[in-house]
Amino acid sequence: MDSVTLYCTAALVAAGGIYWFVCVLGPAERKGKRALDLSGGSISAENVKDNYNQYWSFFRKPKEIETAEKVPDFVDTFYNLVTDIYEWGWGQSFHFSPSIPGKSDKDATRIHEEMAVDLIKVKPGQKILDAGCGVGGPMRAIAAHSKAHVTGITINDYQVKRAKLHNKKAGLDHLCDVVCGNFLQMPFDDNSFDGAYSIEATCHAPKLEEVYAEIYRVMKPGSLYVSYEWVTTDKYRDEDEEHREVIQGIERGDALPGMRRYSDIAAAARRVGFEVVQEKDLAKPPAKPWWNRLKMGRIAYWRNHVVVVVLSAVGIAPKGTVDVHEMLFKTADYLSRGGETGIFSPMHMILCRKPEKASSE
Ligand SMILES: C=C(CC[C@@H](C)[C@H]1CC[C@H]2C3=CC[C@H]4[C@H](C)[C@@H](O)CC[C@]4(C)[C@H]3CC[C@]12C)C(C)C
Ligand SMILES: C[S@@+](CC[C@H](N)C(=O)[O-])C[C@H]1O[C@@H](n2cnc3c(N)ncnc32)[C@H](O)[C@@H]1O
Repeated sequence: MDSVTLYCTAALVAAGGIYWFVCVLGPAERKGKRALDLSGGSISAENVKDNYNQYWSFFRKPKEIETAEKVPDFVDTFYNLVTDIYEWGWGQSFHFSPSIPGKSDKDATRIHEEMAVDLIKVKPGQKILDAGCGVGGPMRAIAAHSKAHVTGITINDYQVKRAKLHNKKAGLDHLCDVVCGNFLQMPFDDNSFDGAYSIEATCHAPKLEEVYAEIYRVMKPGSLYVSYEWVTTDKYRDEDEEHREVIQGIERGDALPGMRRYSDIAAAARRVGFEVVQEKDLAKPPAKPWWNRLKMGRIAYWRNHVVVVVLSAVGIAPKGTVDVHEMLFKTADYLSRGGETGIFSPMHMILCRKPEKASSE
């Protein structure tokens, strides 16, 4: 073999190897978003790094994230930075679910989503609200399962575009609508929905009562609302340094203005007028660990990191993607520790009814 042939063969093998590593081996999960498409959402590529720094600056001024008006912007920035990475490495449903022996992550996710709509007892053709819908993974599963018409709202316009595209591709756009807006001031009429749900989204509201009050306003009297909330559990001890470190790590890596305690949830719901029908931490045994999937993905995260570093170095992924990926990498560890120690649950379920008649009437 002459040296030219040898050189060409080596180049072909190297190119094949890179293609296999990036495109075929794929991310932790496989769902239609490729590493080559990683972007900063609605942020232009050259501004990703600055926006990442800006995101962190919120935590240097904790008083600002307590100010309700600033939180939606901070959450919007966060989702511009993470939405593509989430879709690439996790899927179209941005939440956890208990693992189910013998079932895939995809099935366990769907079952957790269908449970939400079963709890609110909607009928085909009825109109329901998804408060904080992401790119619509839950919305599509819920519409397909219940045949109800779902309207989702998200603060992030890039997610609206992604959700609409996925709805169309799934042939579910006749049942699923998505609007860009703030769930603290929704562009919907009073008493207009036959039910509502939110999956791991209201944790971004600075005050739970504000988002609950707004959801209450748009629901019809007698209808049901279910939410899966992020909370610290009865095992959390504020005086334990490790507990504080884990919860703070989760807050920072997940754009939370402050984690609530499990006991705050029903109290907030009652204060806005809801009747609490049921409350249950879906993470508690016999449910199997929701954090298994995070731990099992660790090797894939390393591989993903190499992919992100390479794509960023050659200018395909925006500069700053590496920082965002590194943040998520660390967040995954805090979340697993929160799950393993039992001090944190991302699925504290609350089922509420808007009374037929408000108590003041
Ligand atoms: C409800 C929220 C989001 C919950 C989860 C969907 C996400 C929380 C942490 C995310 C991830 C962590 C590690 C990433 C990994 C390093 C990367 O290679 C691939 C994507 C991750 C697995 C990513 C996926 C989504 C999460 C699990 C919050 C924000 C309220
Ligand atoms: C973790 S994601 C969950 C998305 C979806 N429920 C799912 O499970 O796939 C949280 C969602 O809440 C939305 N969100 C957070 N704060 C919001 C606000 N103030 N108004 C509207 N949406 C908001 C985010 O944009 C994001 O879509």
